[in-house]
Amino acid sequence: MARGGGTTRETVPGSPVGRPRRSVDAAPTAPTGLLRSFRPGRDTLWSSSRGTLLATGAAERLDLPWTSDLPDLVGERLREAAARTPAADALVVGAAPFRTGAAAALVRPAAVRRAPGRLRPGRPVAPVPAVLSGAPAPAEEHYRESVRRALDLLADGTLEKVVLARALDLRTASDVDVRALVAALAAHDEEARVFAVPLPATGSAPRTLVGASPELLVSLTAGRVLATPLAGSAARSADPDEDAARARALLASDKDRREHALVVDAMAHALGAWCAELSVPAEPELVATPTVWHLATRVEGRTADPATTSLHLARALHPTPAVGGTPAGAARRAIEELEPVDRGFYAGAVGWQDASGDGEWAVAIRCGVVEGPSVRLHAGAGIVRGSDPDSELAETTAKLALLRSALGA
Ligand SMILES: C=C(O[C@H]1C=CC=C(C(=O)O)[C@@H]1O)C(=O)O
Repeated sequence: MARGGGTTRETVPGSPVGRPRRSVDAAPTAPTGLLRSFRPGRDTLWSSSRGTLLATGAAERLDLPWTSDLPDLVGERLREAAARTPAADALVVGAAPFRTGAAAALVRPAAVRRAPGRLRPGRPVAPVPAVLSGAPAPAEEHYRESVRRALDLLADGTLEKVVLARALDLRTASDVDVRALVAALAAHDEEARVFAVPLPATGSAPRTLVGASPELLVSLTAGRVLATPLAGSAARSADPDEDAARARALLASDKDRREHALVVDAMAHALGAWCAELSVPAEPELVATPTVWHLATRVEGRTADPATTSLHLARALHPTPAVGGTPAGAARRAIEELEPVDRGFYAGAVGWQDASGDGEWAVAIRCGVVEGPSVRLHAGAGIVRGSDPDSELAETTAKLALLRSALGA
């Protein structure tokens, strides 16, 4: 499992998405150029503050089960690839589902193009087609009832926290232009990690996971670990005074701080097993997304073993209580029982890893699966003692609003 398989480290800390030290672009491509070249259904696009990446074609599909073996298997394939191809192209990108054991959608692309900086499209590349209808799945009353049932489990001590999600199925007038949706998401949330990942098709139309995640599951850069768990939310307001008041109330909310602390504690525990140093701030801070305020904590560390890869860390952390719950087993069972719609890739992990083991994985939230003229969105909310069914439903509505507004709905 030795990282790099005897090759020298290629990446520069803080450089765009694994850009190799040796490669110097004569005429660097802009992120918008990569978006123009992006072919939905075939290529993968990823954009974060570390850079924008376009992965084209498939040298090898790695749709392996999302088990604890996956990081070692991917690491092996990357080392083999790095020995044969330019190291810069030895990369794995894609997504892993919420359910551990289900198949990931990972690819080692045939070619990789990179651009410094995040995607900031000035204007939409094409209009997104009009949304004709939207159907919640399950019905909103069913979601409220699930929250009530979760509150019973919390009251009898079976659970400390569970995240309950619901879906929204949208129908559009014509096939959704994934490139336009990516551009709209990047314009709506300038801080998020924006992604478009082709998924195995189930019908005749290509399926693509598209989103703008505010939550970094974990990144690894030359031994430096960073995770920014989010949990505890308040809907934004268009009125600046009211918006600021909601942010202050969130920071002071006992219920939200408990909900947040459970995530941070679980992540510190999981990362502690892999890190020689770990720093966990005692107090959360506020993070603003376009539709929701969150409590956030910046967890930083240094790996104990140079053979540790970003996927080892992502797999060890997943599912964090920001998408699962506490205790993890009881939360998983509650989700299976109370959520009628399979999460698929929602609340899984999405990102990339290079041959050195460095990589960046976001929690796959604020996302949807586009398939021709239909889009399935998902959003969840953390339920703890003191949660209120109406407020949790409203929170999921606010979280769904990011994708809805990018779709013009
Ligand atoms: C599960 C989601 O959000 C998570 C991330 C931030 C805040 C959350 C919350 O307050 O419940 C969730 O843990 C989602 O957006 O679908």
